[in-house]
Amino acid sequence: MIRQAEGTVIGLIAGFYDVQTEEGLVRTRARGVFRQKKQKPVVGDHVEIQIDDHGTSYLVKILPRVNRIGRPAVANVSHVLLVISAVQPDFSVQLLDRFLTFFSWQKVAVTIYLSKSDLLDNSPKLDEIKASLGYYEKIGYSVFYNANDLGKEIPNLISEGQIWTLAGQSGAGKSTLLNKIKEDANQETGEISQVLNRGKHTTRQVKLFKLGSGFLADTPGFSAIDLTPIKLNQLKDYFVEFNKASQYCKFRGCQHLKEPGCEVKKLLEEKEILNSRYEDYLAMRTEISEGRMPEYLK
Ligand SMILES: Nc1nc2c(ncn2[C@@H]2O[C@H](COP(=O)(O)OP(=O)(O)OP(=O)(O)O)[C@@H](O)[C@H]2O)c(=O)[nH]1
Ligand SMILES: [Zn+2]
Repeated sequence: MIRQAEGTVIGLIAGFYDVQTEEGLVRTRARGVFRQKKQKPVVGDHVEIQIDDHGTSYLVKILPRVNRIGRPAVANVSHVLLVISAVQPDFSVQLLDRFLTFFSWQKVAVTIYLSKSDLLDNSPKLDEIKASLGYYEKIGYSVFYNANDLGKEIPNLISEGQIWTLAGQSGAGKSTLLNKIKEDANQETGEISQVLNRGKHTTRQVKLFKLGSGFLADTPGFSAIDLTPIKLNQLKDYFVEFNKASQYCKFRGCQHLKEPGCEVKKLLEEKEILNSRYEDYLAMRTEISEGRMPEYLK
């Protein structure tokens, strides 16, 4: 008798794939067919497995992926916790816009966390940053300013089967936040699987741990992004507030450049859309049409 099950790959260990199923964690081997097809399961993949009479388990099929992002790669990422620092490195709306555009393109939702605000304490610079972030809240993003609040909330935010991962510039504080979340999770549930907590892995591989009703990747995700594969005339769709306004533009497919009757340009003049957002849109257009990332980001 062969039993079938479905699950999510939560870790790769020396050629084995650990698959979380409804009945528990199953360590599987990939069938040879994958190698022939040049398909390789990655963490986050939804898969079909078969368990034979001897209790040997095989990963037999990768179900369609929504996306595959980061390094190390995670598949089917539904949500990113984006860590942006107030200082060291300095807060930058340009950088924020790059990340938001990239994830919007990849169909990944984003929650923003401002780290290192303690280093600015009551300085006016912090008020400026908070005012900027207020705009992003207005256009629909959740923003957290406090790691404790975020740590408490995050298990409630991760809904059924969702896979979350962290992203942010190098040094922004991703590992620091992740450690804090893991500590809290450990204290609250105490049930982070032993398989996951090996401590000394030889290579830096990503694993998922259970959090809330879904998973969080235990590796800080990526810090550099490339926007050049985005299609130039689709870029506008990934600026959420432009996308919303575009239904009132005179022309369908309006690029919000010099077209008459452009709602985005109107909102920009009325200061409903942030200048820096529009400037970043133009800069990204240049970047995409030239097919290269700006020097300062390399
Ligand atoms: N004061 C203060 N320091 C922080 C905070 N978050 C992180 N740091 C410090 O900032 C430095 C970088 O933090 P990391 O967590 O290693 O940053 P990272 O994003 O994981 O960096 P990479 O691994 O390079 O991608 C460390 O020295 C942290 O202790 C914070 O909220 N406040
Ligand atoms: Zn327009």
